[in-house]
Amino acid sequence: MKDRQEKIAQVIVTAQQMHDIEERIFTAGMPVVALMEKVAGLIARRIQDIYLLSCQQENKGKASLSPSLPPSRVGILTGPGHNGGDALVVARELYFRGYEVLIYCPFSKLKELTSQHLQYNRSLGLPCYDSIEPLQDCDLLIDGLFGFGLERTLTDPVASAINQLNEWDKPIISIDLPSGLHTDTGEVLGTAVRATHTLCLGLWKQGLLQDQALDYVGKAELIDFDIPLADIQVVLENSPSTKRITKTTALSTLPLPRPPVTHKYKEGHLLLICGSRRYSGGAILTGLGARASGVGMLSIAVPESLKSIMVAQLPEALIIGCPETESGAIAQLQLPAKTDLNSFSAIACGPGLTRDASPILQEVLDSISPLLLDADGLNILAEMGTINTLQKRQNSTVLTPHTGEFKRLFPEIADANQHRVKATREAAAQSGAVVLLKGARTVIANSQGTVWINPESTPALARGGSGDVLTGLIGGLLAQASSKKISVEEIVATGAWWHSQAAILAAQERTELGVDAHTLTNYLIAVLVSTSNKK
Ligand SMILES: NC(=O)C1=CN([C@@H]2O[C@H](COP(=O)(O)OP(=O)(O)OC[C@H]3O[C@@H](n4cnc5c(N)ncnc54)[C@H](OP(=O)(O)O)[C@@H]3O)[C@@H](O)[C@H]2O)[C@@H](O)CC1
Ligand SMILES: Nc1ncnc2c1ncn2[C@@H]1O[C@H](COP(=O)(O)OP(=O)(O)O)[C@@H](O)[C@H]1O
Ligand SMILES: [K+]
Repeated sequence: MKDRQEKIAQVIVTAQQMHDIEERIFTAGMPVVALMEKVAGLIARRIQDIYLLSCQQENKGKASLSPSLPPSRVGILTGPGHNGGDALVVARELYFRGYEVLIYCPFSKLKELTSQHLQYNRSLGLPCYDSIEPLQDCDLLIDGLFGFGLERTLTDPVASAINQLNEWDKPIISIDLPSGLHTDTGEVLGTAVRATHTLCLGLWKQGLLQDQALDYVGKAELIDFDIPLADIQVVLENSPSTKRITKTTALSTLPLPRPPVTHKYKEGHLLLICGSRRYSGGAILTGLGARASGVGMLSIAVPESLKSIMVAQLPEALIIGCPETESGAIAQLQLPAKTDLNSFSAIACGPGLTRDASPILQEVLDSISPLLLDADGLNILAEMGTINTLQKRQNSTVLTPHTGEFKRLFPEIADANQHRVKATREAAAQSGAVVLLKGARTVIANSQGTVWINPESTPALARGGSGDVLTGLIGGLLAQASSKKISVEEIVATGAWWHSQAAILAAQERTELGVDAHTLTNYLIAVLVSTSNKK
């Protein structure tokens, strides 16, 4: 059972894939009507739980909250397809549980099953309106206007109705997806319902994990309705995989537990190349991120003038002071005797370098160590215009751009904001690198088309220096994994998950305003401790 839950939690589907999976279930003999009844029954129960919980929270402290709350008014927004059918079954069930139910349905042409449910609900005396106003006094709205069948931009009257109800500031539970969102990209098709909760049915729809959808999705959860794993596998096996990072996938990639017999060089030697006189903080934050990764040996190349402050902050690291330009950037790499770039298990290069450090980048690219480029490392690479030469590197390259850096690196890939999965996949295919596109829902792709999405994070991370911490952390993980058979994109995905989870914990304890990048580094280990205590 746990195994099934975990497998389902990792799956992300497009509308077409969900449709194909659904077709297999129906072809195998499951009646459509029975599936709708089952799914909507699960939704109705979950809605009651959420509703009761929120009422209890609202009434906290008030005396004797009756277990059966007085009947409340629930408005059901009904669309023409099976999303509307689900909503109408929910309407009926809530009605029988004692709720007062009002239906809004502005469509005259409904799918047959949906139409039958509407007819029965009417026969029970449930009022049905083609305007939204009568629902204004409802305590709760259930959004069953459109699900994964929506392909066209919404028009009036339903578009105006959605705009109106969004103004009401009522709790809204969306069935499958907030109506109006594109199932694959999360794009708003004209307008969309701003849900407080989304109950995603069966499998996670890709659109719910996109930055542009987040203002609409609210709290999202999956309602598992027992889709056979074999059907999912058959449908997904021929397309590039898109997976959700979960706690299980992340923990399986972490270098924990350590083998009892090991030594510092066996646990990876990471070289960080970062910092400038102008941006010395970036070098410190990258170093602190690397420290939390547990990497066996840490060397940090910085301009000579940063050496003493780096030693003070990171006494365990070997600080390499390099000759610097007039502006205080690294002018050339001057590694200790008997070391060269190829002797490191991994290199991470970029935070705080400034573009004046450009002469060192080619040398770094020519090395045969796994290499992560971030920040000015990426900006210099973009200026060099040699992104295609990454394919020729003898070891893996990881690029970790935010959308601005992404556009500079891949100017011909459009829509990095609107079609993040597609854009990241294209960038990885074009460059041969593993590309991590930063954002509220970070996307990671490899050149074969495998994509990971980080499904949980916090806007607490939206402040300067968070990315530097990530660079050090992933660099440290890459160095530790260099002798192990773990794919680079999985390591990168684990780094993204760890970084976000630390920020979530920090935000819980300190609010979203209390997670400056330095504080974040203190939560990287704390979150692992709290995660393993929860096991
Ligand atoms: N997957 C599963 O296993 C299960 C799925 N289930 C449920 O089914 C849902 C999918 O149902 P669905 O395929 O009927 O599509 P849905 O999203 O209800 O709407 C599409 C309808 O809208 C219409 N339409 C489109 N655009 C429009 C526009 N701009 N303005 C106006 N109309 C527009 C379009 O009609 P058209 O005009 O294109 O002929 C079509 O009729 C899914 O989300 C889940 O809730 C569960 O019951 C059981 C298990
Ligand atoms: N709204 C948000 N929600 C979640 N994570 C975010 C959000 N905004 C930014 N982040 C994360 O914070 C980090 C910011 O990195 P970056 O832009 O490189 O910052 P810097 O260069 O200042 O260190 C990335 O990991 C990104 O995914
Ligand atoms: K919906």
